[in-house]
Amino acid sequence: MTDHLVEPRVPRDLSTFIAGLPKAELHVHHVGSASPRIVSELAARHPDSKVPSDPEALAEYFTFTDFAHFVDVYLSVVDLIRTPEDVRLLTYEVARDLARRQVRYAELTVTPFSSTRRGIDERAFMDAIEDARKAAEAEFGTVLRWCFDIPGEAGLESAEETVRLATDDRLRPEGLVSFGLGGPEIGVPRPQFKPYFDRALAAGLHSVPHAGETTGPQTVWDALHELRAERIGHGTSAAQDPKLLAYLAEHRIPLEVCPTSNIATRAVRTLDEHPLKEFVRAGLLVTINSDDPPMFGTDLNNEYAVAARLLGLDERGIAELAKNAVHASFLDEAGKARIVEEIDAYTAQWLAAAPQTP
Ligand SMILES: Nc1ncnc2c1ncn2[C@@H]1O[C@H](CCC(=O)c2cccc(C(=O)O)c2)[C@@H](O)[C@H]1O
Ligand SMILES: [Zn+2]
Repeated sequence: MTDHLVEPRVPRDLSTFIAGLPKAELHVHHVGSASPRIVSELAARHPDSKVPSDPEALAEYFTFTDFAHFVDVYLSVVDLIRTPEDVRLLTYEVARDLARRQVRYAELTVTPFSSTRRGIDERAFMDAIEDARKAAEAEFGTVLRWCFDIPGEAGLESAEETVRLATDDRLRPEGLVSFGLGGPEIGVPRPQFKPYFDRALAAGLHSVPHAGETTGPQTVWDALHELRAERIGHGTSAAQDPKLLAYLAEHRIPLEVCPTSNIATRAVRTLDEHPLKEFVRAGLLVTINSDDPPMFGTDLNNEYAVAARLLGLDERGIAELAKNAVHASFLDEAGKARIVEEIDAYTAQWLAAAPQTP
């Protein structure tokens, strides 16, 4: 187990409450969610890979010295996904893991460029993710939607390829709802991607770039003004700029906060220093997410437990966080109402059954 994971000091019964709470997840990566079982299975198929197939060694392998090291490890896992069958298996198993954590709806960030440039046929890639999405909804009841993101460090060639795949009616998958920008932020200024986001938004997609994860507030400003971000991935450094906090609060721009991710990639030193409290105090709409859960030795339930500890939340406060994610999602209104209703019913039932605290 990676050493950054501080077991949250949340009373067991809150963890039990969280485990059963219906949830929505908005910031979670497709390949980054590959479970150790899936990764070790794929690594065993490809002995040429530097990814260990032994689960113990894999946990060690998923320990990062900095963000660049994280990207390096991430890409070595991307290299394991070599056939449409690998894509389908990965996607279906990720959906199964989400369902196990009572995730009713998830917007999964997929980086098609990283797979098509490694030789997976683009049509077959789209068919694989869509087949898995429909199977998961039918078998687990988990609704998946896609965010296609540009791996920023791969430059404008990857931006062009990603927006083509996202807007070509012959290719774009039915489940695609949003368009993002991932990878390192250092040396990858956001404004250069404006033309590609303009094309994605013109095609009806929502803008959800990563920003302020490993660089300062300017990256978040650029994501808002140049890329017309409707939500911000991480936005961690917004806490350094009171004007930006006020802007995000006033315009109800949700932050996709991923606490353990920020520790694992060394974007934030310790959980107690995480700006989540500042965000809530400034009136921001925060959502809780796991980013790349197996890589960071966490899952969405643990992220809610971390948030509950940092914010001093009870069941009602945790349920409000879960509803924030539903409201900030791009699910249709009827779907949102259904999950909100489930959250309220579950919470009411839990509180009615809970021993009354003196
Ligand atoms: N917390 C995160 N913060 C940011 N990104 C995150 C996070 N978690 C996961 N990602 C993903 O990491 C990838 C990075 C891929 C990348 O940088 C790259 C660079 C050069 C070439 C290529 C290639 O494919 O040829 C890829 C992105 O796809 C992104 O979706
Ligand atoms: Zn991310």
